[in-house]
Parts: sequence; structure tokens; C-alpha cells
Amino acid sequence: MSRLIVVSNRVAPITEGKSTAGGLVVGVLDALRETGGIWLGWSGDISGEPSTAPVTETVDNIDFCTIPLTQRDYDRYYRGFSNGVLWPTFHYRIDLSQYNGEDYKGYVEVNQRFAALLATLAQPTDRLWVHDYHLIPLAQACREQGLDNRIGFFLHIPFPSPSVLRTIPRHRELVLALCQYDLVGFQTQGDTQAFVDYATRHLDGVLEGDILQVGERRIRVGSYPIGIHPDQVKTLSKQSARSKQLDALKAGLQHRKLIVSVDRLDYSKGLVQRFDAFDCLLETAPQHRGKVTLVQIAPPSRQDVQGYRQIRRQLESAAGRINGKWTELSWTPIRYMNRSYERSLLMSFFRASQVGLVTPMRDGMNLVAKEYIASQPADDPGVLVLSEFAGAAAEMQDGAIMVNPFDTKAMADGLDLALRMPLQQRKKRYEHLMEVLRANDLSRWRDRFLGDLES
Ligand SMILES: O=P(O)(O)OC[C@H]1O[C@H](O[C@H]2O[C@H](CO)[C@@H](O)[C@H](O)[C@H]2O)[C@H](O)[C@@H](O)[C@@H]1O
Ligand SMILES: O=c1ccn([C@@H]2O[C@H](COP(=O)(O)OP(=O)(O)O)[C@@H](O)[C@H]2O)c(=O)[nH]1
Repeated sequence: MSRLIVVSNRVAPITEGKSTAGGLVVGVLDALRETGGIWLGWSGDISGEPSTAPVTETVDNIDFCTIPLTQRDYDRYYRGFSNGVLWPTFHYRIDLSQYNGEDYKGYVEVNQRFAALLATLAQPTDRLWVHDYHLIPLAQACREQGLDNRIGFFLHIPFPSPSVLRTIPRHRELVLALCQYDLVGFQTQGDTQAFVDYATRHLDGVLEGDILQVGERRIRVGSYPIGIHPDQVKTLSKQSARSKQLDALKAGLQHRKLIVSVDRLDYSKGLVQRFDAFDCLLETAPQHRGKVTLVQIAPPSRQDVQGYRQIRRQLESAAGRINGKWTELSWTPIRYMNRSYERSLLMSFFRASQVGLVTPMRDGMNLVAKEYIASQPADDPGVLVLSEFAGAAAEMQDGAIMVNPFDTKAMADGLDLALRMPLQQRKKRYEHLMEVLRANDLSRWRDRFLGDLES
């Protein structure tokens, strides 16, 4: 088997036990642990000078090769074009997109730097697996460096419809750059279709089976929904059963029902709308007043990107308003924690809850939805309330309670249904969802993608 080189902007923290909030890192680390290989990416540090050689640290069978970014790189490539244009646009928030030609230039330059590093690292037989929107031009830059290895690209976030994509002035270049990969994978069939729609409408592309011909390039396209290792997550969920934090959470609940939500503090996650839905539940279903608590864990994310500061203020104000309205001497309806937790602790919170509330306005996949189900006790499982705009909806719609996050009352009704659901029904839904999660676990995601890249 040839060696695997994974490239992504974010690389897992090497320090054991350090918490990571972000599904890409969680998924890629689990996948690489089984195959071993090299993981190249940003160290998370800012340096004065552009780096010419990566720092390599080896943990078990993975070589972590990382470089710092200069402040200018960070501003243009990460904060500017990746998270100021691509992220909002791909999540259908074109109102938040702030295009600037200089940022785009910086984005391409950082990709060229990664390609130059790859040229020094890669052997001709290595397979390269590139992850996410930060690195769309990487294959093109690698080809310019003379690398003709097989290169696959997986997009962790949604791919927007052509009319939305076209709001980015460099849309054509971006899609042509994607066509330099040998395989381009998406989370869902809908994302794949949106990409093919753009290529056929705007680049005269032709699709035959899963092969897309654009000019001279023939690339394979397909959907590869990322999964989890459900049985490992279940084990994790039991590991912290005796932790002080879980005891503290339970003591605070005083036998009330628990609704739990975990999301990076991101405008795509629908946090304010979710708080409003909880408020609406208390308003319209008075039997739940004083009987249920919503715990929202929301670690800060990309705080120096405009759009993220606003969501933090909005959420704090919504929590204050709703708690001000309903709090009693012995009950606080919303507990909002603006920090990250270790994964095993999160899974134990999921296990202790009655409802998992996952309601993004748009999301590539949402691993939390899958982890929530995998953490449940089989004899008394909680219920997942899931947005129809999460990538996870494609696989989980038959077992979760599906809601539209743009409809506050419908979300409140979904919550009410989940809180009242009889044990038999909860078990049936849980068993079905566990089957789905096991059938398409993280190993299958990796093996299908790499298998298709190989052939
Ligand atoms: O690296 P950051 O800027 O701190 O952001 C964290 C990660 O967020 C995004 O995660 C996505 O990948 C998940 C796994 O496939 C998926 O479930 C989720 O829907 C996506 O939003 C982002 O795509 C990553 O690049 C970031 O590292
Ligand atoms: O405090 C936190 C919050 C989140 N996560 C993990 O971060 C990932 C988030 O992935 P998801 O796909 O749900 O969303 P993303 O943040 O990647 O958009 C999940 O594995 C969570 O368990 C974590 O370990 N600690």
C-alpha cells in the first residue's frame, strides 16, 4: 500500500488530552490512526517569517508536519478569504461575505507554499488527500510543482448552488482548480449535484456515471458522508461516568430533563434560533416550565472574523432575555457555556440527557448529531432533534425528529414531541440510527474515498 499524506489547514493538537472543537480534526485523526502516514498543515502559530521547512513530530504511526503562518498569511488566507468569503458563501450567508482581491492573492500564495513543501516531502507513489475549503487550489499548485501523484479532495462543508457560488468573483478559477484533483468528494448527494450543476452549466462539463469531464480533465466525483466509530464513542461516553463535572451537571439539574446542544460558536449553527425555539416551548407548552433545562456548550471559534463577534453578543443577549423571563429561585432554564470540553466528557453529557438538539441553518455534516446517538444507553435512549439542513439529515432523517430551523414553532413542537416520546418509540428510533451509523462508520468513509482515489 502506498503512503498516505493528508493535508488540511487544521491539524490535531499533538498534546494528549487537549480538547479539539471541530469535526475535521476529530474525523481525520481517527481515520489516520488506522492507516498511519503524514499529516501536513498549519501549526496554529503565527511567526514573523514565512516558513520554508515544516516541524515534524511523530506520534505512533503519524508524522505531524506543521508550519506556522505569518500574520499577513493568517489575515488574508485564513481570516480573509477562507473564513470571510468561502465559509459564509458555502453556508448560504452571502450577506456576510467580504471579498477582497488581496485576500484571494494571499489564499493562493499559502496554497503555493503548501505545494512547495509537499514537493519536498512526497514520493511519487504517495497518495495525497487534501481536506476542505482552505486548500481548493492545492492540487493545481502541486501540478505546477511537477507532482503527478494521485490527489483527492474532500469538502467538509456544503457546496452551494451555482447562483450562490457565483457571488464569489473568482468562482470560475475555484471550480477549475477543483478539477485539478483526481477525485473530489462531498458530504452529501446534494452537494455533489451542486458542483456538477456548476461544471455543466458554466464550464461545459459532461458527467458520465461518476466521471466529470471538464476540458481536458477527467475527474471522479461523489458523496462520501463522514461517519464516526459508534462503538468507540459509546465506550467514551461511559468513561467519564464518575467525573466531577458530570456529577456537578446532574446535581444542578435536580432530576429535571436535560436538552443538550454542542456547537462551535458559529452563525451557521442556528444558536439564537434554537434559544428562541426553547423560549417558544416554555411559552406554548407550560407543562415543561421548571421541568427541563437546556445546556448549550459553545466553544468560541474564529473570534477575529467579523460575523462571529456579532453572534456571540446576540447569543448572550438571547440567553439573558430568556433566562430573565423564566428563571425561578431553583431553576435556570438555559445554561450557556462559552468554552470547550474534552470529547469523552461531552459524550457523557449526551448519555445523561433526554434530548440532543442539533439545529444548524446549514452544516456540512455535523458529527455531534452522530455522536449524540452513539452515546445513548440502549435501554433508555435520548431523542435527536435534527435540522433538515445538516448534512447528517440525509442519513438520519428516519430516526431523528426533523425540524426546519427557520420555523421557531415547529422546532418547539419537535422538542415537545421528543420530551414526551414513549420508551418503545425511542428505542426503535435509536436502534435504527445505530444501524445507520455502524453501516457507514468512519472507516468506511476513509476506505471508500481512498479506494476510489486508488482506482
Ligand atoms: O479550524 P477552525 O477554523 O477552528 O474550524 C473548525 C472546523 O470546522 C469545520 O468542520 C466541518 O467538518 C466536519 C467534519 O466533516 C463537519 O461535520 C462539519 O459540518 C463541518 O463544518 C471546517 O470544515 C473545518 O475545516 C474546521 O477545521
Ligand atoms: O467542546 C467541544 C466541542 C466540540 N467537540 C467536538 O468537535 C466536533 C465538532 O464537529 P461537528 O462536525 O459537529 O462540527 P464542526 O465544529 O466541525 O463544524 C465533534 O466531534 C465534537 O465532539 C469537542 O471535542 N469539544
